[in-house]
Amino acid sequence: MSGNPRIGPKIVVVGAGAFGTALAAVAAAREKANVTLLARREEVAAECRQTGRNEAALPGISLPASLAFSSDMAVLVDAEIVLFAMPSQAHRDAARSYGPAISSNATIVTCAKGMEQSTGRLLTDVLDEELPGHSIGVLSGPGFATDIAKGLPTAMVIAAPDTEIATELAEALSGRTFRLYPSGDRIGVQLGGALKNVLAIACGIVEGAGLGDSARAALISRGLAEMSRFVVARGGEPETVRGLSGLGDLVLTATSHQSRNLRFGIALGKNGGAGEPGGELVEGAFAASVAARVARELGIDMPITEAVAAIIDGKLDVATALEQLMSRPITQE
Ligand SMILES: NC(=O)C1=CN([C@@H]2O[C@H](COP(=O)(O)OP(=O)(O)OC[C@H]3O[C@@H](n4cnc5c(N)ncnc54)[C@H](OP(=O)(O)O)[C@@H]3O)[C@@H](O)[C@H]2O)C=CC1
Ligand SMILES: O=C(CO)COP(=O)(O)O
Repeated sequence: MSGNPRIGPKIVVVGAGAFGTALAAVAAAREKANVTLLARREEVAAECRQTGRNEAALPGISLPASLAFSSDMAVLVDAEIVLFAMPSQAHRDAARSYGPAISSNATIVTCAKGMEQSTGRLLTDVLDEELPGHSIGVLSGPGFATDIAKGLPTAMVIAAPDTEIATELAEALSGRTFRLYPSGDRIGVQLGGALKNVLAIACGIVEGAGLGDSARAALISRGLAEMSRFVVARGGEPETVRGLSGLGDLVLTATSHQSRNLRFGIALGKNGGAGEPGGELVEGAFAASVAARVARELGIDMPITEAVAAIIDGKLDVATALEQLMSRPITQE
């Protein structure tokens, strides 16, 4: 990708939150790295430069000395790979603000897990619309920012419309502890990431309400069946759902208390279904209503997602949701 063999492709990570900082850190730890973390607030970039840490995003974690920090979008002018690592609902605005500064040759990769709430669109479609002419990829799969930044072994997926580009991206971003698998299925990879968050909230509700580990296992497998139906209806591959960004990420977020979606679900379960996400980002709280709405429009049966959306909207309590799920007609698995 880079014309200069002494340095790697220029990578700019837009969004200096937990995930953006972690991705920038692993990419910068590679040999010949040429990586900049682009924060939208100068105070964040300045703190990272001065202390070598992004304390608000990744407390206690030292970032590689080779990582550059900026809040000036001029760094995008010669970028070859641009990672979008801000929340899903901020993607369109971010594309509009940063787009004019991005080199026309850059490949852009969304690293968020969600869909646009107002339109139901996939984030790659939002970026395709807002940044025409660029190759648009998606990075998703099981990996907590903290684990990645600490150098714990992590495997994720990177999908692009062209598998050659996906392979180039995987080679440019993978490191000794961070392994990316290329894929050609952008739809399946991003829907896996968006829908597992909704199912993680469901597993949290089960945990918070004290419904037991057997119920959690049932939710994971029936949730995976829902995810499969949705992915196939939207044009994705069923194999992707059984891979890292479907099953892999669902198992991680449905069982680890590091997950914000799981923790939000636990709070809902403890309160019988009432509650708002606190100050932290809970992507599944947005994805639940979008997925339920699109599923209804396309005639896809998604009872767990419907129940999570209704609980979050305050239209259903946990006890009634459970009764409804358990009294559905008996069908073949
Ligand atoms: N954390 C994790 O373990 C993982 C997260 N993800 C996904 O990554 C995405 C981001 O999550 P995460 O990093 O955890 O979230 P954080 O809340 O930690 O960070 C979000 C960052 O996005 C920035 N931001 C918001 N809007 C814009 C914008 N318009 N332009 C530029 N930057 C913006 C925020 O800046 P400011 O501080 O100025 O508000 C903040 O730095 C989510 O979709 C999440 O699902 C995926 C895998 C793992
Ligand atoms: O997607 C993640 C890990 O793969 C992070 O999950 P949460 O957003 O639930 O914390």
